[in-house]
Amino acid sequence: QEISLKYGAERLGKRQDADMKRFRDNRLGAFIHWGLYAIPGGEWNGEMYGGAAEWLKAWAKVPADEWLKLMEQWNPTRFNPKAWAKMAKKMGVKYVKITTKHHEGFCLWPSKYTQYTVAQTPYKKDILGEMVKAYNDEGIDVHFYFSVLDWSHPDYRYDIKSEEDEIAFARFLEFTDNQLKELATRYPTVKDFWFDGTWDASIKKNGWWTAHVEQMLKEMLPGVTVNSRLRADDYGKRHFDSNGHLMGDYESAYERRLSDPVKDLKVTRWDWEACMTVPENQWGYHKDWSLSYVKTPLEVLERIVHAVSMGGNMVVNFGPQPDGDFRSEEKELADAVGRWMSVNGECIYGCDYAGWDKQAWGYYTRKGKEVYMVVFNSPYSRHLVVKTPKDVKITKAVVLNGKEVGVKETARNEYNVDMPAKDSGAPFVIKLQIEDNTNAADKYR
Ligand SMILES: C[C@@H]1N[C@@H](c2cn(-c3ccccc3)nn2)[C@H](O)[C@@H]1O
Repeated sequence: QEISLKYGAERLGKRQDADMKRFRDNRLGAFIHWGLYAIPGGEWNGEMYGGAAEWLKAWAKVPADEWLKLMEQWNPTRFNPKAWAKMAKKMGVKYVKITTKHHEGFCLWPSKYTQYTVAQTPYKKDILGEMVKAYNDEGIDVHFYFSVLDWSHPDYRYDIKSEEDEIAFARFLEFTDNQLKELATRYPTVKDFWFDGTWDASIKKNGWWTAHVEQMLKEMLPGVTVNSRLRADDYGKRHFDSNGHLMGDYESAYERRLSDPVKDLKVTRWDWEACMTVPENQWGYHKDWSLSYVKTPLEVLERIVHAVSMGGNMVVNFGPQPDGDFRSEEKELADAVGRWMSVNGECIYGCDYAGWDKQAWGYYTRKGKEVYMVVFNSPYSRHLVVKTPKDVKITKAVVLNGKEVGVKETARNEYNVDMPAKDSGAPFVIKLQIEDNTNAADKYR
């Protein structure tokens, strides 16, 4: 029995309009975490902090006014938005999520509602506007990351414990509304708002406001998507409302983690987007990547495929240097992923969960009547075991960018698919043509 909610999910089930289909079919995105935190890069007063670089203000306990003095040094002389967009294009990402404002409160656009923006730095220009144009000119969609939590604003409250808190936080919510309207007005090609910094009690006690923000943005920008992390319902329940229904347009809880493709398939029932860092936990630029494990391009690739195989998107993070260039590891990563995508991208873009039992050799993705086998672990047997659902037969198997391979039925709904003759030394993709008679059976039952 469902309870009545004023600020719960606005819709049941997946959105099927063209804008959401585009969001879903894009599948692969990049995050850009760029802000004042890039300047110290994890080091403060000669001490190196291993925690996330964009949280250095917190780790080093730096007062807001001292932290914001970093604005005097913000002058990315090597920032070249066209080069950034070309790098994203070559990587094969279809969208880029940009931190318009992170928890520190520094805005990459010349906001009228605060003094802590690029306009008040030596750089002066509208960095966000330059990025939006450059990415859009390359046919790449732009999504906005926006942190509700704002360490620079005197009216922010972690909780509401007094009348004074109420009044201050009401001012803060109005300030936030104004900034969001400003972003939607100045950059109308934005396709998505990805909210962060919404875990505090103050927001959970104002679920109405989160519903209002979703509604406001959708009225201003018809078709825009909004992540579940923005949302809290009448009772402060986040992401999924008190009736268990997903709020926003896609679940955004998979930050640096993914659900198990054998044991936890629930996410295949709704839209979701994961995001990941290349080091263990660095979103903003950190000077010293030796402090934690750094994923190889293959490990990044596997996470991208893992997400798509379960019906989700993956956003790979980049933390640009304070000078506006990227570190070599990130340039090499973009290049490696791009090379693989240029050959195998059809198993990612527009693909979804196949609904077949996962096998040890890798992951399935599906697009209509085509099922892709994305092989990360080639077996010594040189046979790739495939178990198909009842009434589904495999009629053909072709290696992407390669030749047809043999398929042998070994039992009911079980096949051995041959390995490609030549070993490319990298994960490869086999495209299966299938005969799916599932609904036919239903017809005669
Ligand atoms: C997308 C990522 N989300 C931000 C974040 C939030 N948190 C966090 C960690 C513990 C409790 C509450 C929030 N850790 N990182 C990171 O700074 C980055 O922006």
